[in-house]
Amino acid sequence: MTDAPVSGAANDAEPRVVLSARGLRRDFAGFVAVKNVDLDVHHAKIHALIGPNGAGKTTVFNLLTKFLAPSAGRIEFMGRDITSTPPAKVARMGLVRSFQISAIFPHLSVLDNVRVALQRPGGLGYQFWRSLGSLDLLTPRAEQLLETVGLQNERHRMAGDLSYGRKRVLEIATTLALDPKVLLLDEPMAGMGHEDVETVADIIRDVAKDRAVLMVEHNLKVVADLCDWITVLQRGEIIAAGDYATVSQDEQVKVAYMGTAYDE
Ligand SMILES: Nc1ncnc2c1ncn2[C@@H]1O[C@H](COP(=O)(O)OP(=O)(O)OP(=O)(O)O)[C@@H](O)[C@H]1O
Repeated sequence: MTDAPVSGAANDAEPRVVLSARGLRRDFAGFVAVKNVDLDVHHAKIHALIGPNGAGKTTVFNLLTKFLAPSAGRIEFMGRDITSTPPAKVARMGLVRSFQISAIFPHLSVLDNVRVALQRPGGLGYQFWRSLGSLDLLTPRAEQLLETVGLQNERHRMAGDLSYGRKRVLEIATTLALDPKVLLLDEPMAGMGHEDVETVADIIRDVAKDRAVLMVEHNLKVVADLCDWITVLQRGEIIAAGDYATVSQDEQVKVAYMGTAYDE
C-alpha cells in the first residue's frame, strides 16, 4: 500500500506530511519482522498503528523513533532524511517519543517533573546543572502544560503518589515540554480505567490541534473515536490504511482480527 509521495510541491489544501517512511524493513537474525512499510503522518492529525499481536507495531514504532535501525528503507522528518539520525537528535528536532511512567521522578513534585523536563535538550533551556530552586523562570510554562493535561490542582503532590492514569498524564506533560512536532505514543491507554482513557483521549485530541500524533494502540474503541488515519499491520506488512470506517470494512482486516478483541 502506498500513500502520496514523500516530497513535492507544498499544497495548502493538502494536510502537510511531517513524518514519512518508505520501504521500511527490519530483520531479526533472518526473521523479517517488518517489510515494505510506507506511511505518512500528517500535521494536526492523529494516526494509529494497529494490528494483532506480533504484527510488527512496536518494531515500526521503534524504527520511526530511531531506537532500531532499519534493515532497508528511508525515513523523512519535516522533509529531511533521518534514516541514520540518532534518537536524541531526532528528539531535539521535534520527533518525540513518550517514555511512559519510567520517565517520571517519583520523589519530585508534579510541577518539578515538568520543570525538569523543560530543561532537557529541546526544552526551553538545557541547564541541568542548575538547582531546582533556580528553575523559577520555567514555572509559568510548566503550569501552562499542567493545565493542558488537567493536572494543575495536583502540581504540588509527589509524582510517585499519583494514580497510574495520572502518572501517564504527567508523562505526556513532560513529553509536551519538548514541544514536539510529532508526538509518538506507545499504547498511551494501556492499563487505564475507563475514566482515565477518556481524559487521555481528550488530551491527545487537544495536543493534536497543532502537532501530529502517531500512536500504537490496542483499544479499538479508542482508535475509532480518536484517530483520523489508521495503518493496519499483519505479519510485518501493511494490509490496510484509511479512516476507521474504511479499515473496519476491509476483508483482510476482518480476517486478521478474527477471534481477537476487534469486535469489542
Ligand atoms: N528484538 C527482537 N528479536 C527477535 N524478534 C523480534 C524482536 N523484536 C520483535 N521481534 C519479533 O518481530 C515480530 C513483531 O514484533 P512486534 O513486537 O513489533 O509486534 P507488535 O505488533 O508490537 O506485537 P504486540 O501487539 O504483541 O506488542 C514478532 O514476531 C516478534 O517476536
